[in-house]
Amino acid sequence: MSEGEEAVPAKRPQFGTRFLSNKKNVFEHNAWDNVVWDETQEAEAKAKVQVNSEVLLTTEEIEKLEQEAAGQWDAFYGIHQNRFFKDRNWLFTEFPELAPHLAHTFPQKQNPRDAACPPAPQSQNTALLSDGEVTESEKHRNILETSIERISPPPQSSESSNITDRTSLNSDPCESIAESPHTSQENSATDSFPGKDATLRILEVGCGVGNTVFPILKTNNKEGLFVYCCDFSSIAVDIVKESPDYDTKRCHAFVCDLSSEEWETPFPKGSLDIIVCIFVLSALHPDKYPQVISKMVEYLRPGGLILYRDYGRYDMAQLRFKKGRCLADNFYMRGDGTRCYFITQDEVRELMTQAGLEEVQNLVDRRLQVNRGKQLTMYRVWVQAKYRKPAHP
Ligand SMILES: C[S@@+](CC[C@H](N)C(=O)[O-])C[C@H]1O[C@@H](n2cnc3c(N)ncnc32)[C@H](O)[C@@H]1O
Repeated sequence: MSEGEEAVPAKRPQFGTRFLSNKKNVFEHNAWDNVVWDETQEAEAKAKVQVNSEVLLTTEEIEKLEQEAAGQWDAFYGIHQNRFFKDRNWLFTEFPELAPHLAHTFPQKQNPRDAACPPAPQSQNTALLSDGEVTESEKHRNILETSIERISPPPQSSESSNITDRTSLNSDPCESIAESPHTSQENSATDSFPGKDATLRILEVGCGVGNTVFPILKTNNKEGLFVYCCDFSSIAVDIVKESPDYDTKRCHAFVCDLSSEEWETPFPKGSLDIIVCIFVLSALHPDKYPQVISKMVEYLRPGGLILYRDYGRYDMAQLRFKKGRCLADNFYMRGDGTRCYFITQDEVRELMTQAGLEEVQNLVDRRLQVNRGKQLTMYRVWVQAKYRKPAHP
């Protein structure tokens, strides 16, 4: 690609539009969007969770897991290197804010109320499994928990969507991000820092080996972009830095434990436009969430955004845990010693708004994945959200 040319991504097919209206057709496609759960399915999920939460790990075991959390992830990346997670190429469909100038090239469902700037997506947020991004991890983790079970699909309601999108009329994410008013606290930082001259500063927290960071750098090739990323696994951060795609003129990776009271960062407080938090909070003890979110808020500039996606309550992965793996309500230990919390929309809303953020989007994404060869069905649940730091405190 010659200089000045934009990295216009190949158009992804539109997702979120494949609805199962007749359950007899379930094996006709690999996945169905916005699947509606009926009361029986919900009750069965609750019952499974009740059973797998009956036996809790001991306080000592729970404490040990907390102490060894970074070590477990180091061990994980020591084994898998960068071969485990796939690049999250769906990012721009879900979060066009990451490359605002290209937003028009990604399939977005047009919200009739929104005009010029592409709206936050409502129900196309289901490209994930088509990328196989979580599938790989779960092949490893969940197969350890149990073998795949057959679940008969529930009767489908005629409603096409169970997703709640609270994108508000006057809270267009593109608007706030396009004009990046880097001000106040940031200007008071006298020292130079990597990315100081950038016009769009993005931090990914819990970046792993860069499956989110590198797609951002590849897709958004605007000059003003600078991407920071951190993880508490130093092995993961080293892998990011050793990648041929790691360019210190555009990117800076560093080690940071999100649950620590102070973060050591290469940028000042109040300087970030966007913080990406994807499948990360779930790895921490839920008691830590308020502290982590308030830290993120400190580093965002006024008007800056948190982009969030994580495992939702009663996701297949939660239902598959066996007894004896539970640390606390909806919080489990995987076979490799890493942990996973399954959150609800309301919990996300409560946490983010308590931290003083404004809701831009908060939706639950239910998807039915199908293994046609083995005639298996798998119900996935994710929560996706966008929250903004008020422009005027
Ligand atoms: C499921 S991976 C997701 C990686 C990445 N966000 C992505 O989308 O590919 C979760 C990551 O969170 C990191 N992590 C977990 N707890 C953390 C903490 N307290 N501080 C920093 N990173 C943490 C892990 O090391 C791991 O890399």
